[in-house]
Amino acid sequence: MKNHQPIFELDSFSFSFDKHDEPSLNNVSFSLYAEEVTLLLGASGSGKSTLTLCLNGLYPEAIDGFTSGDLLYKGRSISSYPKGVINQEIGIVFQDPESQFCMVRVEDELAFVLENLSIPRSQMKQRIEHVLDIVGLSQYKKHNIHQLSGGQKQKVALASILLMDPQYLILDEPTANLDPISSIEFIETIMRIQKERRFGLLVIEHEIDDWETYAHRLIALNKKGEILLDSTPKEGFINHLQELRSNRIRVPKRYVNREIARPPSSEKENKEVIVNLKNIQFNYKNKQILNELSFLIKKGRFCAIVGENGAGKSTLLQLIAKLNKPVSGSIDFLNIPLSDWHENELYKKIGYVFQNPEHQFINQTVYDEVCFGMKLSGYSRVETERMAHQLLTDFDLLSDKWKNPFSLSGGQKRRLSVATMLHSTPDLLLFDEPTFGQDAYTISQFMRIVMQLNEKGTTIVFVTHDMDLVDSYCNHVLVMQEGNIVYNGTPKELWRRTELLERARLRIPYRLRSMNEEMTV
Ligand SMILES: Nc1ncnc2c1ncn2[C@@H]1O[C@H](COP(=O)(O)OP(=O)(O)OP(=O)(O)O)[C@@H](O)[C@H]1O
Ligand SMILES: Nc1ncnc2c1ncn2[C@@H]1O[C@H](COP(=O)(O)OP(=O)(O)OP(=O)(O)O)[C@@H](O)[C@H]1O
Repeated sequence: MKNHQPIFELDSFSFSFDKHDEPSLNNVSFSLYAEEVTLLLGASGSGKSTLTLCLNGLYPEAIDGFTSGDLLYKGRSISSYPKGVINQEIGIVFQDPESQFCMVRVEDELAFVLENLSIPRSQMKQRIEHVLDIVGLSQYKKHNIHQLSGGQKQKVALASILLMDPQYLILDEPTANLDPISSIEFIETIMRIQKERRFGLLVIEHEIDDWETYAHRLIALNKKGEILLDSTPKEGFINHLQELRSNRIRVPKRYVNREIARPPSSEKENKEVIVNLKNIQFNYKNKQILNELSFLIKKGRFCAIVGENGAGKSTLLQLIAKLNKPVSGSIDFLNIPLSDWHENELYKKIGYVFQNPEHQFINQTVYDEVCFGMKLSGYSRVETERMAHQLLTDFDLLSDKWKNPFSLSGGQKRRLSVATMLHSTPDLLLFDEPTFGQDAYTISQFMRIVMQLNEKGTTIVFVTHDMDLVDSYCNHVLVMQEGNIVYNGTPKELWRRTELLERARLRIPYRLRSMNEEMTV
């Protein structure tokens, strides 16, 4: 592969957002080739997304950034190309898919991609139907994109790049919001197409287990945005494992076998009920989203809500947090109907973290965002400062404390949105996918803090696609499918229900997969 001319050549390339800032990319030199599949790894905030935005020529112009060194595309400085050429030749799926949509409806968005490629109208319908079929969104063709679930939006973004015929494709955390089976299917589809069309592929992911076997190469960045490693995956994961891990990079679980699994915390059975839902129905316009749901969650539980994309998990969480009202049925919180709770009282007892962290930010700095809830809760200035310092340290955000929350990296935004909810010990904490896009260190910090709160009595309910987290931490799991609860019990029992797992597009955790593999060897 390396006999060919490189597609990209970076020579001592550096990038800073501000002249006075430390560079986000620091003296980086490497080349990327056609047909090659490269994994780009690095802790949250190490500069991975910044690099992708430089590779597609958006930075430095779009944000008045500063560069030094060279970045060449097919032997010429990338800045010398007209934007249209770059956009057609280099396909990119951004970390936040919402930021790349131009149209309102799914089929219009895909038609827009084809129009830019000058594809005749007569071919559009068939091509659009084909890609929607690949990503499993055929029945959402006429839907408003902004009313889709998080995972469905990501699938639209993926469908739009499958329509293109890029010479080089960059995927920034493409599977972060996908349910476990959609994630595997997506990886297999992309790799099949890459083999057919032979484009170069750069993949940024924190969870790389399912990509590893396809990759020819890995490039890792350290926290200073410098190259830490450039090698084959095998060489990197075998000979540089500790270096990667000490730089907070998640490595495939098979290299850290046995260290990851921790049995769920022993169940302190509490008879008191914190949340009780009876016959809940919820519709968007005329479409039924939740169908006659009934279940209860006991105090002190560590409970996960899991299930396929679009099953209704976020919608359910929003109803429990009183951010939406059911059409019929009742929800009691601490034995009082939710409708009788005054919002001020309720939000002292319930913390809620949105799926999209940006929906939560209301302050100008990271520091003010973290302090906001503490001030409302009446903490003294000294106490607020002490707690804010501790949370920013725990979540690796101390050096970013004076930044605007919107200028953080994807993982940093997610951590900030979670940190703002952790200053007190509320009765109930609701998190919508709290760990996606996080590196190894920040996941373990987050789980440590949440475990401590749980031990002090806080009930935890979180939506996740990460079955390893469910396996390691939860003592209660609800599985959703098409607006119904199809399982309500312990994770241990769930892992035995093979047929149900398949139907709900879930996967058993790595711990059990590796045991099964060992048994079949
Ligand atoms: N504002 C809205 N208007 C209309 N339909 C909506 C709206 N928000 C969500 N939906 C639909 O409701 C269904 C459930 O969405 P929800 O976000 O609860 O799913 P989810 O299980 O959290 O999915 P994911 O895992 O992809 O985040 C989906 O089919 C979605 O398209
Ligand atoms: N628009 C911006 N203005 C100022 N600083 C920024 C901006 N965007 C990103 N940064 C900073 O640049 C650094 C690198 O961010 P980047 O988004 O490239 O990280 P990343 O490796 O992709 O992280 P993650 O895994 O969390 O997505 C971070 O410290 C971030 O706070």
